Amino acid sequence: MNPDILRERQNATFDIEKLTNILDGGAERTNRRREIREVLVLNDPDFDYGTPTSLPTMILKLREYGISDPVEINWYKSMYWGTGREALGLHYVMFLPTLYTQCDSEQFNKWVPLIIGTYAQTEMGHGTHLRGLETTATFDPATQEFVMHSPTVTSIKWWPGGRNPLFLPLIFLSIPLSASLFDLFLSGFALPTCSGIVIGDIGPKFGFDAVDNGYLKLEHVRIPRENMLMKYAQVKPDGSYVKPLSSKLTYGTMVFIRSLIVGNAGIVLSQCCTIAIRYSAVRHQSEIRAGEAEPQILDYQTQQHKLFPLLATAYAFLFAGQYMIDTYNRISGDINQGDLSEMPELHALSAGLKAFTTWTANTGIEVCRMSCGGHGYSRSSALPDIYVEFTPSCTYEGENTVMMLQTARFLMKSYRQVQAGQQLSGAVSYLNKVHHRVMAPQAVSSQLDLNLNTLVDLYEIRAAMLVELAAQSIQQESARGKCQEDSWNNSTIDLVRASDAHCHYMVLKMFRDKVDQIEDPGVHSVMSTLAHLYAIHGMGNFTGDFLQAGVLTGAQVPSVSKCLKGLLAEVRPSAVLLVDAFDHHDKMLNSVLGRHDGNVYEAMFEWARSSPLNRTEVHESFHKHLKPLQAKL
Ligand SMILES: CCCCCCC/C=C/C(=O)SCCNC(=O)CCNC(=O)[C@H](O)C(C)(C)COP(=O)(O)OP(=O)(O)OC[C@H]1O[C@@H](n2cnc3c(N)ncnc32)[C@H](O)[C@@H]1OP(=O)(O)O
Ligand SMILES: Cc1cc2nc3c(=O)[nH]c(=O)nc-3n(C[C@H](O)[C@H](O)[C@H](O)COP(=O)(O)OP(=O)(O)OC[C@H]3O[C@@H](n4cnc5c(N)ncnc54)[C@H](O)[C@@H]3O)c2cc1C
Repeated sequence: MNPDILRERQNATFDIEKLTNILDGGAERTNRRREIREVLVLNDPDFDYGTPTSLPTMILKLREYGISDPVEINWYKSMYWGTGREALGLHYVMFLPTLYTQCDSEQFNKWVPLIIGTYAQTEMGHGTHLRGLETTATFDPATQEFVMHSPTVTSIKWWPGGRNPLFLPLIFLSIPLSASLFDLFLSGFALPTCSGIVIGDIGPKFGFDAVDNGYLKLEHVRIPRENMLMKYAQVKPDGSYVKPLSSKLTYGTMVFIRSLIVGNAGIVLSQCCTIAIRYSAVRHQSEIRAGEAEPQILDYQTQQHKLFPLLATAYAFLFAGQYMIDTYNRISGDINQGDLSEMPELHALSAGLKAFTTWTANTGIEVCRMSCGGHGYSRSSALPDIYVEFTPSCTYEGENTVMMLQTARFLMKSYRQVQAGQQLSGAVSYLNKVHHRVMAPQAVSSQLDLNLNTLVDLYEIRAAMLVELAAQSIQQESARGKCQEDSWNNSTIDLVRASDAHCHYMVLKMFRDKVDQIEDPGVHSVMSTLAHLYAIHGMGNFTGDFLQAGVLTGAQVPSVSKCLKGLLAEVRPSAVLLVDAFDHHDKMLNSVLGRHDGNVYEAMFEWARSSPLNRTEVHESFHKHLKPLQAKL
């Protein structure tokens, strides 16, 4: 083991295993995760880690091992595929959940065990604006069929992931907005057997290469009436349409995925922090004091300033992800029982946190890569691949700006309710104080009050102020004679800013609530330090907001920076231990820089030597191209 990394692991001030257990949701969950990883994947004789064997093998293995719990399937898949995306991802995270939530019982029993499918909602002309989708589904009572049709070039379904050329059961969204399971069994490669179907691949993308995203054009293709997913809405044999309790129930799968993405952003950021912080512990470069040995780059304050707030953010997002999934499960359970009362809040929270966490993680991955210098740019670091695979999450499942505006819609509605004298509950209850002017800035002492509860209060006041400013912008636009829609559009910068601040407050509050639940003194102490770092770093980035909210004075601004520096120094001794607690296996990280043993250089040389380009002393291209050319000169 590299001596630096060995030294970093001595004198731990907290029990790493207990922190890992907290991240997993308990010691039993940690043990089960490791059992799946060590026994069912890494030590499975059928499994050749270098090249995951095949999708069918993985599916058969999941059945062989009786793994059906979604979290355990995800553990198995993440070990099986490492940091890469796998082609069946869409089947598991969108196609199946849609069948689970939108099929009636007969359809569920008929389809769920049997098929693998994709999710074809987006069209060439519309991805965000679902009410603008053009694909039609026209019911023909004479034949009890829907006639599916792509009337325009912009209505061609574009992007369905996992468009396997062999068969293509897919969930289809069409007008009237309903989800109908559309079975397409295609023989050969993309040569449909049934007429009226044109499918293909949309071509090379920025990344996401394990998933073949396709296109699908339909020319009056008929599918049985029974293929409409009929849990919430039905078309009866006589053609009469039974409306759902809410038209938004069809959007349920997207809310589910957005809820998943919050925790996924934390996982990805934790992977990158593991790589960058372990590497920074073994990399020596330049000098701090002339004539002395080159220091570990982790001892540079700027390196700590790049990485430690991201480390705190990774923990914050992992806890936010736990909260989000718990909230999704609770509210979707109520929805299943016909209680839709909290559906708007679930939508607003999942939309906002999806945007907030993916934007932050997306930037954070690049900071981790650049903090590793040239070796961070090497594919051996895994950081370029992680970035390429993660960055579309800012676009898919709801483009981030649009998602932030959905949250803003809920915040404005809530603000108007408070103005009308209503008492709010839930995530926006802090807006009650705005109406009663309880939100007056706290008497801020000359020194920054570092109590975590106080910091949460300051973020609450900041969010409330920005919600009020956005509402006032809309009111001012209306007062200038603008219609409601233009008043909204002319305030969307303020609205996104208010949503961002609301999400920032929510994430810090969840982090503080999780820290409060930690009983082990050592773990509580180090997590409390990280939560403080997350809060103070945010105050440093958005100082203007806190000044504008009157909760920070100009005289206090220097103490924000001073406090930040102190917290960075406080985290330094535990940094490697804090990434060890994420418990990412080397084979899953697949990063020469992030190895648990820290033996980076030897591994990097081996990695380079294994390149096909180095299979011979002189590359064949010399003999094939250069040598003949030289002979002619
Ligand atoms: C973990 C890894 C996952 C990897 C997956 C990778 C593969 C990617 C797959 C995809 O990308 S699949 C396609 C994803 N596409 C989208 O997410 C589309 C985004 N667009 C929308 O969701 C909607 O168009 C919209 C932006 C929400 C707007 O919808 P609509 O125009 O119908 O509503 P509005 O007029 O804006 O609002 C009316 C009303 O409805 C409420 N509402 C909107 N959506 C929901 C919802 N999902 N649940 C509950 N309520 C919703 C909205 O708040 C308004 O309410 P009021 O304000 O009127 O009370
Ligand atoms: C890797 C990847 C995989 C995908 N997989 C699938 C899949 O399997 N199935 C599927 O159905 N789809 C899939 N998609 C499509 C994805 O869901 C859409 O790309 C996404 O919903 C964004 O919609 P759009 O492309 O129409 O962007 P647009 O909405 O056209 O966005 C373009 C710009 O317009 C802005 N904009 C749009 N509306 C508003 C508004 N109301 N207010 C302010 N600004 C606005 C956006 O902020 C953005 O800056 C995938 C996409 C990617 C990148």
